[in-house]
Amino acid sequence: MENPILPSFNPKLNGKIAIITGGASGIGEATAHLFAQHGAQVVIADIQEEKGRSVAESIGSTHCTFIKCDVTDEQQVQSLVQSTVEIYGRVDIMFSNAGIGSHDEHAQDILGFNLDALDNLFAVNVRGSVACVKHAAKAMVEGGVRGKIICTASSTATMGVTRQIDYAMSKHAVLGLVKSASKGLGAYGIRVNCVSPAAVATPLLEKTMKMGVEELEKLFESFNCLKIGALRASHVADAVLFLASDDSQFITGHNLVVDGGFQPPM
Ligand SMILES: NC(=O)c1ccc[n+]([C@@H]2O[C@H](COP(=O)([O-])OP(=O)(O)OC[C@H]3O[C@@H](n4cnc5c(N)ncnc54)[C@H](O)[C@@H]3O)[C@@H](O)[C@H]2O)c1
Repeated sequence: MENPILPSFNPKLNGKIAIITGGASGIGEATAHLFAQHGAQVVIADIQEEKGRSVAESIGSTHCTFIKCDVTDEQQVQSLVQSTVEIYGRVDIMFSNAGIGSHDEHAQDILGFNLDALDNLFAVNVRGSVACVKHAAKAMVEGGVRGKIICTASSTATMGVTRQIDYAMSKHAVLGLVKSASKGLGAYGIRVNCVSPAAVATPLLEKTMKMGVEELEKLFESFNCLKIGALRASHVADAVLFLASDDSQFITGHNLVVDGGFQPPM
């Protein structure tokens, strides 16, 4: 018998088909687990094949599959979306999350700016995001699906920085993409939003900052106004779930900042 006081678990994505790029690690991996717990069929798309397959296996083959995809290659993104439609019938949710940090050998301040490194970074963070939004939106429009598209921007998407300028610039572009795509896709009932996390101790940050998880969490926790511990990938996944579900039915073109009041010394 149902307990009238304790609410029963309410799956928010029952039967939804979701693609998660960069789902083999970090924020994407946490979101893949959460989406599957909420009843979605998840397609993890990533360049890390072994890791991606192992995450999909840990979720279970009935709820999750892996498709190798490099988001810098538009053809691969198109074929990722096509395969998803062929296998599952449609795409309801695109979480365009794959991303990389600044090249670790270059601080990427304005005087030492390495433009080749900027091109590489933009190929993933900007070009990759555009390809994912474009092809998911096309499939949604063609299938008459009132889909949800969520991108991962960053707290640096709205601030100037002294180092890793290329990364901050790429996330400003993701925000511009989200705001613009939401205008064009609103007519089809498709919502486009982004999450903007502050620092989360994932492999991306470990590589860029050359620090371990504990050290990173201790450092970044000290910059948060909210003193409840470190920001984790699961906190970001909760925000993505909100934007992917009907809990956010009238929200589009929005930048959902997940940062605990993060204020880094610039
Ligand atoms: N970790 C942070 O502090 C932080 C903060 C704000 C925003 N973000 C953003 O969150 C997103 C996820 O990053 P994360 O922190 O979970 O890092 P992560 O390194 O754990 O995960 C990123 C994933 O993207 C994949 N990827 C990289 N290039 C790809 C490509 N060309 N095609 C397909 N997949 C590719 C990687 O293989 C990896 O699995 C990124 O867009 C990142 O910029 C991270």
